[in-house]
Amino acid sequence: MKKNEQYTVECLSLTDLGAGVCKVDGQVVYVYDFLPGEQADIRIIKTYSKYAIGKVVALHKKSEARTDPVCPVAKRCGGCQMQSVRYEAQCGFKNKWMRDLFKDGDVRPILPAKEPLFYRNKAQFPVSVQNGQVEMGFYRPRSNTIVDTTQCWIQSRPINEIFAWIKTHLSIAQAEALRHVMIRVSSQTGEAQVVWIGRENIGLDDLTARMVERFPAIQSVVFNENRRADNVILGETYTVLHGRDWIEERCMGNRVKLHFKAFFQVDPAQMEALYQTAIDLADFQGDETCVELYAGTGTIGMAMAGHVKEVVGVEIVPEAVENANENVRWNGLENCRYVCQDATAFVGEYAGACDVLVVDPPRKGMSEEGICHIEKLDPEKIIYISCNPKTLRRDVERLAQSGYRCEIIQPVDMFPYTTGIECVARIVKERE
Ligand SMILES: C[S@@+](CC[C@H](N)C(=O)[O-])C[C@H]1O[C@@H](n2cnc3c(N)ncnc32)[C@H](O)[C@@H]1O
Repeated sequence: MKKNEQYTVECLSLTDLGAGVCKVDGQVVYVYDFLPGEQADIRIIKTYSKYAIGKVVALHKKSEARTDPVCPVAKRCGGCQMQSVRYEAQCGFKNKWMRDLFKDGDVRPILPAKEPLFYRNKAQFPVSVQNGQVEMGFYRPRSNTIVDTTQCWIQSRPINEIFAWIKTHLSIAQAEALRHVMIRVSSQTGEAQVVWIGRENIGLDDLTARMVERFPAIQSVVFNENRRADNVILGETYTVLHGRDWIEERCMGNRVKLHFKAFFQVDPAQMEALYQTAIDLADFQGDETCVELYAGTGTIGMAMAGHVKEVVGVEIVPEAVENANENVRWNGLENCRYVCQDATAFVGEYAGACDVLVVDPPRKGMSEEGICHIEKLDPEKIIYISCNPKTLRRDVERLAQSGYRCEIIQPVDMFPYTTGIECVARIVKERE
């Protein structure tokens, strides 16, 4: 197979990154925007030793799963990989990927989102200047080129309104000194936050004053200095330009103080479905000590507080831990406390009780060392919340070596129109 050659092929399956799989002379070709059962002429655009990448040049047979993307820049933007797939079919593909990954596991059908568009409560828009114009949007797939846009179909409407205003009011000099603009809006309190991220604050105080006048719901505006050359979005130091460095959120009926550096689930409606599933799978009896690793602002532990004797939570971001302890006070909960520590170090040192362990690590999953320490903690149950089914499977396999069996996996569609899958697993200790 050579670059620019054309073939007529049928798509055999869809990878969990959203690429159609077909074969030419027995060799795998990955083709984006090509769905199982479809037939097309494809052109080879890149070859590697074991596979090639192709592009559809003429689609001859369409899948019933196909629909027209709602977003006009869907084919260029790397934000959504499933814009050409009907929503029910997206859930069908996610169910298949989960069943393929956990072959012998009890994987329940994914909980679909009631509102699969305009759901996200946080966006980090890259900013640049091209041909004398301010560009803001999202990156092309596997690139640092911005696909300029005026709205995003998976961001909430208030985020889109603030984004559109910023885009038309940022000067060239301001845009050149910025790298990202982060916008976060609570769907429950309506409070909004804007974080200017870049090397220099050029007249952002004045722009902020005008923006806040236009959008009174903005309670927090921050300039975050980031002069790094890598991909890390947030820098260390910051100045509050308006209001505070946090906004007020809600989660499962609890008030949540949320610092701009702290994590919060991106789909608020599905977050509640996720947490309720975690509570149901934990099947608490009321007298348990629950240890919560990777706790963020304490949202899960606080939701569980009424079902258990006590919650001890651990989180590495100091601002999030401060929020978590403040949130416990705000909500009058007397049985939760949060400490700032690396989760692996914490489980290595912790000598208290642990009947139920709740973990919600970042995409890379738990550390191997952390999993080894779990054997010493000896919880009856582990409720593992994961935004990366592949690392969940790896960790489930590691936990099996310490006598834990994964009983149920419940996927939740937290990221419609993308290939992302969130899930909760109930893992139990096998006692003889
Ligand atoms: C997926 S978020 C979950 C947060 C929270 N459970 C929630 O639902 O909002 C993962 C959290 O783990 C924290 N984290 C990352 N690495 C960590 C580590 N080594 N030790 C403790 N916490 C860590 C992150 O700061 C983040 O708040």
